[in-house]
Amino acid sequence: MLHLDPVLSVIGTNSTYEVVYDSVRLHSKHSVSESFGTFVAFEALERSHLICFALALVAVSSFIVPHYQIKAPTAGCWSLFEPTCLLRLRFIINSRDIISDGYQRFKNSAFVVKRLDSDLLVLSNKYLEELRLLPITKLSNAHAQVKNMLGKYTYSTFLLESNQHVRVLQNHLIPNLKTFLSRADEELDYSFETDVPRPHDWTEVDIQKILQIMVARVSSAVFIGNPACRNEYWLKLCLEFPINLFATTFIMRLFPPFLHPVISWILPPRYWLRQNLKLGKQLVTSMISDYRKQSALKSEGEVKEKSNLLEWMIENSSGNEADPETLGPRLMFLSLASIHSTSSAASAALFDLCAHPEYVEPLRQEILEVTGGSKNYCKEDLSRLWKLDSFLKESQRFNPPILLSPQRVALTDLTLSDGTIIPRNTSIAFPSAALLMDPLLVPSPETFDGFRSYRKRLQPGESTKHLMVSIDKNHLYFGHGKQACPGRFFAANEIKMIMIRFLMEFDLRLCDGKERPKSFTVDEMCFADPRAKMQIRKRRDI
Ligand code: HEM
Repeated sequence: MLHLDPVLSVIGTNSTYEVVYDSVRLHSKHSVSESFGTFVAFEALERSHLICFALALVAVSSFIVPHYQIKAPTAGCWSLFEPTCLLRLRFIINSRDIISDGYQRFKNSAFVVKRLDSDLLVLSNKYLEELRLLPITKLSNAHAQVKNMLGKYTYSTFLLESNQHVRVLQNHLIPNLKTFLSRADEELDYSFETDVPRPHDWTEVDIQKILQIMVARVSSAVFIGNPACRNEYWLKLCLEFPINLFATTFIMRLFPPFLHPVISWILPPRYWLRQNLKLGKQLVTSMISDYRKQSALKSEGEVKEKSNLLEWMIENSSGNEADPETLGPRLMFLSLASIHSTSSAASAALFDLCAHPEYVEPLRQEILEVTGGSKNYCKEDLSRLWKLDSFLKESQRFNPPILLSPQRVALTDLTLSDGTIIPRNTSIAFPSAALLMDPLLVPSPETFDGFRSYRKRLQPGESTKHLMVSIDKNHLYFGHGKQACPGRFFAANEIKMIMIRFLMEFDLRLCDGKERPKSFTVDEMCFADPRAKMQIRKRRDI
C-alpha cells in the first residue's frame, strides 16, 4: 500500500509541491470545464480574423500534408472544384456527414477522408478479418495513436518503445478483475459520499463533471492504490492532462508541419502539458520510492496483498520501463485511455435513461432480482444483468466516442487478398459509427431500443453474444482484433456499478424544458455538450 504523506515528503515539502501544481493550475485554469474553456477561448478572438487565419493556414498545410498513393475515391466533396483545403477544414466540424457520404457510396470497398494533418484510408469492414491476422510489426495501433497525438510534440513517442500499459491490463487487471472491481466499488462508495449530492428535491447537477471525478477516483484506486488515489493533485492531473493533450494536438494540426517546431514552443496548452508531465513524474517517483521502502520492510515469506497496477508495473519491467521518466507518463496515458472514455459512456447512458424513462422500472427490477437489493452483491453477478448490458450497448450505439475505429498505420506495404494495395505509412481506419446506424445491419437504427440485444440473447444459442463488450466486424466500439481495448471488461463493469447506484438510489430527469443534450464532433472524435446538466433527487419510494 502506498501512503500519501511519505509520498509528499520524498518529493519535498507540500509547498514545493503546491508551487509546481500552482504553476500548472494558474495556467491551466484549474478545472476541467475551464480547461476545456481555454481550448475554445479562441472564440474570444475576432471571429472573422480567426477564420481568415485558419483558411490561410489550411491552404498552406493542404499542400504539405502527406499524400499517399492511395487508389480510392475521396468522400464528402461538394463538387469536383472544391479546394482540398476547404474539404479538410470542413472535416473538423462536418466529419459525420463526410464519413457517411463515403460509407453510403463505398462501404464495400474503400474511401479516403481528408483530415487537416493527413489522409485516412477508410476500409470496408470486410477486410477486418484478414487484417486482424497481421502482426503489430506490420499494422500498428500504437503508431496510429502517436501519429494522431502528434507524438513528437506531445511527449508520447515512448508509447512506441514498450507496451507495458497494455501488458499490465492483459496480465494483471483482467485475470484479477473480480478483486479490482471490489476495490473499484469501495472507491465508488467514497465518491458517492463525497461527490454526489443527495437532495430531497429536484436539483440540477453537472453530471459529467461528477462522473469524471468519480471515474478518475476509481481508476486511480486500481492503478495506484489507496490512499494515493485520494491525492487531489493526482486526480486533477488525470483530468487535465487529456484536455491539454487534446488542445495541443488540435491546435497544432491547424498549422503546416514545417511550422510545428516553432508553434510548439509558444503554444500554452503544450506548456501546461509539460507541467502536467513534470508533476506526474514527481508523484510517480515518490510512489515508486515509497513502494520500494515498504517492500524492503516486509519480512520474507510475508504474504503480500494483491498489488495495484503500478506495483505490477514496477515488478514486471524490463529496460527503462520502471524509470519514473517513462512510468509517470505511462500511467498518465493509461488514465487518458480510461477516464474520459468511461465517464463519457456513463454520462451518455444516464442522459439516455432520462430521455427514455420507461426503462427505469424494468432495470431497477432486474437489479433487485440479481443483487437482492444488497450493496455487497458478488461482482460476478454483474454479468447476469442482461437488460442493463443491453441498455448500455444501445447507448454506445448512439454515443460512440469516435466515428472511425479502429485505426492503424501500415508499417510496411500491404497487399490485401483482393489486390487492394496499402502503401507503407498509410493511416487506415474503419467506419465504426456508420456501421452502427446502417439499416441493413440494425433494423430501425434511429430508434433507441434499449432491449435490442437483450431480446437477441434470449434466442437459442445466442446468450453469450451481443454483449456490451462483444467485438465483431459490425461492432467496433472497442476496436478490433488483438489490439482491441484491453480495458473494456473493467470499463463495462465499472459503468454497470455506477448505473446500479444511480438507478437504485436516485431519481433522474432532464432539466426543465430541455431535450436530451446533443453531442458534437471535432474531426472524427465525438464529445457530449460540456454544458449539459441533469436533475437528480434522492429516491422517495424506498
Ligand atoms: C467506455 C470506455 C472505453 C472505450 C469506449 C474504449 C475504447 C477504446 C478503443 C476504441 C481502443 C482502440 C482499440 C483498437 O485500436 O482496436 C482502445 C484502446 C485502449 N484502451 Fe480503451 N476504452 C475504454 C475504456 C478503457 C479503460 C477503462 C482502460 C484501462 C483500464 C482502457 C485502456 C486502453 C488501452 C491501454 C488501449 C490501447 C491498447 C493498445 O495500444 O493495444 N480503455 N480503447
